[in-house]
Amino acid sequence: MLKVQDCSISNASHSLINKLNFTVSPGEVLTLMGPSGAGKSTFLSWMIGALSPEFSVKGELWLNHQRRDNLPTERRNIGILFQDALLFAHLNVGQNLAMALPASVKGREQRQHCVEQALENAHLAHFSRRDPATLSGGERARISVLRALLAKPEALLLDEPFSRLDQTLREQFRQFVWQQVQQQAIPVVLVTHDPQDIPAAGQIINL
Ligand SMILES: Nc1ncnc2c1ncn2[C@@H]1O[C@H](COP(=O)(O)OP(=O)(O)OP(=O)(O)O)[C@@H](O)[C@H]1O
Repeated sequence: MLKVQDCSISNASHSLINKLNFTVSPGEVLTLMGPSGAGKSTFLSWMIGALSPEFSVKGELWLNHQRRDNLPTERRNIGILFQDALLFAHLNVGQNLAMALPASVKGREQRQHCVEQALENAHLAHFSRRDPATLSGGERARISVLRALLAKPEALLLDEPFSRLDQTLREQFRQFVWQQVQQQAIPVVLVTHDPQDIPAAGQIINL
């Protein structure tokens, strides 16, 4: 369960977010919409602990009954995915995925097994040894989702992850993401400008 309590964010000149409150259940997707500059990405930065010092903030972030907003980024255990699917260019797909595995998965063989399993579950096993530069945009995007989820985040934030894909790919990729998220049963916060990105069930907040 992800909970944001009375979050307000402002900079020197004006207030961006004013007393935002919501709760997202495991497997549920909350969609944040609003005009450009409303503060959607800034709010996600706060959630992951990467808010620029220009901003002042009030409010609490709770995840699975633990307060997280006072923890450093690496201890919050929140994954984030941007529209630019960033993979390490000097590593192949399998190695990119292995990088994301938590330290609790020990031993080379077990780590390799986890990566292969994830690729197989997503019907992407044939990409394991490919160089990311040789993947299409849609393929790279799917690998990036797998990588974000392999880290076993307790919540996932998506910042316009579909916006660079064409209509057909967009639809396929949305389905892929929602399936993956359902499997891991984690709360998701999605930022988008496109109403078609919003899953059938779930809350919508307009900033
Ligand atoms: N590091 C920063 N320093 C100063 N101002 C910033 C910084 N980051 C963002 N801002 C400002 O904060 C406001 C909110 O930006 P933000 O990117 O959160 O908006 P958004 O709702 O995500 O917009 P979009 O839909 O266009 O992506 C904007 O006016 C932006 O210029």
